[in-house]
Amino acid sequence: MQAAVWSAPRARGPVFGAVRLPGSKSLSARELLLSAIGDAEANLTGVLFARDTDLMVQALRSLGAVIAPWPPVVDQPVQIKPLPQLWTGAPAQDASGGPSGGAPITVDCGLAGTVMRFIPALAVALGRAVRFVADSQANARPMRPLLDALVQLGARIEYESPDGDVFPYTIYPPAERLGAEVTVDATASSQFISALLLAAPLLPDGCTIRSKTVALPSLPHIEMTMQCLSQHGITVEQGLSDDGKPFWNVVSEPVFGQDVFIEPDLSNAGPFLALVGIAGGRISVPAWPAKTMQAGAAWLQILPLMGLRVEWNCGVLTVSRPGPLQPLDADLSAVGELVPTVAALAAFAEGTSHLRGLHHLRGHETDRLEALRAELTAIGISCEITPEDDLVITGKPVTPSWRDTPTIDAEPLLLRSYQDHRLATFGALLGLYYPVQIDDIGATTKTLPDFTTMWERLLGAAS
Ligand SMILES: O=C(O)C1=C[C@@H](OP(=O)(O)O)[C@@H](O)[C@H](O)C1
Ligand SMILES: C=C(OP(=O)(O)O)C(=O)O
Repeated sequence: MQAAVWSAPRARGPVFGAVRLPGSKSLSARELLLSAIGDAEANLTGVLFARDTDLMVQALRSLGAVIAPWPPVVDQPVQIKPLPQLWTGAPAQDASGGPSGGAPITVDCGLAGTVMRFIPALAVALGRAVRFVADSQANARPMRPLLDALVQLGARIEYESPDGDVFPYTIYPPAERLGAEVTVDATASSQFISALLLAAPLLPDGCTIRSKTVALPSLPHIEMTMQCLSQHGITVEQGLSDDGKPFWNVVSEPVFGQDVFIEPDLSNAGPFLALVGIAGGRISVPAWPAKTMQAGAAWLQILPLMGLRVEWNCGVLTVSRPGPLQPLDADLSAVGELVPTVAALAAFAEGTSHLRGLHHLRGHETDRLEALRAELTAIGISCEITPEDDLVITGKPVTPSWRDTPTIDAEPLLLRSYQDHRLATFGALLGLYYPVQIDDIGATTKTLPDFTTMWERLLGAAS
C-alpha cells in the first residue's frame, strides 16, 4: 500500500469540541478472544474496528469462531459464536501436530502485539498448529520469551528462515498432555503474561505463570486481563514468591460467554486531550468510564501534573488549559503506550521533562525512544535518551497568540511515522504549531482509522 503523506493542520487558535472515541483496542482484543472460547454465544457492543482488531477477528475466525457482522454495523453488536470443538466435542478442523492431524492454518499478525502474543498461546492451548506471518517490522518486536514459555508447555516451533527467530514460523502443540507451569521473562512486554493468562483456562490442568523478574511493565494491562477473565467466570489467584516475583494461578474451567460493552479507547483519547495543552481551548470526551482498567485512565493524573485542568462530570471528561504547560518528571513504565503523546506535550512545556521507565518502548511498533528522539531533534527540540533509557525533553513554549507564530509560512518538515500509530498522532500534535507533513498517516489505521477526519473536523480543517 502506498504511504499517504498528510499535511497536519495547524491550530489557528484555541480549539473547542467534543470527541467520541471508538472502542478500546486492548479490551476489544481480550473480549473477542474470550468470547471465541466462551461456552455460549455473546454480543459485543462497541468493539473497535481497526487493523489490529481486524487481524484478531481473522485469527479467531481461522480457529473456528463465527464473528458477524464484521466490519461492525453502527448501533449493532458484533455476535460471536465460539469455537465449536471446545464445548461440543466436535473435532478441530485442520488441527495438526495433535491427535487429529491436518495442515497448520495461517494467521497474519500484522504489527499487532495483541495478535502476535495472544494467538500463539491460545492456539497451543487449543491443540492447533498455526503458521504465523507478520509485517517485516514485527521481527523487531520481542517474541522469544513467550515462545520459550510455550516450549515449556510442550510446544514445538519450526522457523522457515535459516536465521531462525523471525516470522514466518509454525507452532505445533504437543501430542501429549500440555504442561501446567511456566516461567516467563516479561520485562519486554506485559503481553507475554496476558497471553498465557488468557489461554490458561483451556489448559487441562490450568496453569501457574511465574514472572522471572520482580518488576514488570504495563501492569494495568495485566490487571485488565485478570479483570476480563474474572468477568468471564475465571478465577485468577495472584501472589508473590519469597523473592518478590509475581505469579498467577489459573484453574482450568469453562469461560462464560456473555454480552459485553467495550469502553472507548482512553489511550487514543490522549492526542485529542493533549491538543488542548498545545493550542488551548477545551475538549470533552463523552462515555469516559467512572472506573476502568485502561492505561488511559492515567490521563487524569498526568495532564494535571502538566498544568492542565481535568474535570470528570457524569461520564464526560473535559480538559482545559488554565496556565502554561508544565514539564513532567514521572515513571511511565506502567503506561508506556501514552508516552509518545506525553512527549509531544513535553515539547511545548516550560522546562525539561524527565520520562522514566521506558526501556520496553524499544520493542513497541518501532523503537519509540529512537523515533521520538529523531523526530523531536529534527524539529529543533532537545531530546536525549539516558543510559537508563529515560527520555529527557526540553520544551519550547509557544506564544499564546497563534497569529504571531513565526513558522507559519515555512517549508513543511516531513516527520516519519515509522508505521507506528502513536508516532503518527505525535506528529499531528507537533503539527498544531510547526508546519509538518507526516510521511504515512495510514499508520493510524492500526487503532484509529478515522483519525484524520476526527482531527481535521476538530481543527476546522475538513475539506
Ligand atoms: O495487552 C495489551 O493490550 C497491551 C499491553 C501493553 O504492551 P507492552 O507491555 O508490550 O507495553 C501496551 O503497551 C499495548 O499497547 C497494549
Ligand atoms: C504498543 C502498542 O501496541 P501493541 O498492542 O501492538 O503492542 C500501542 O498500541 O501503543
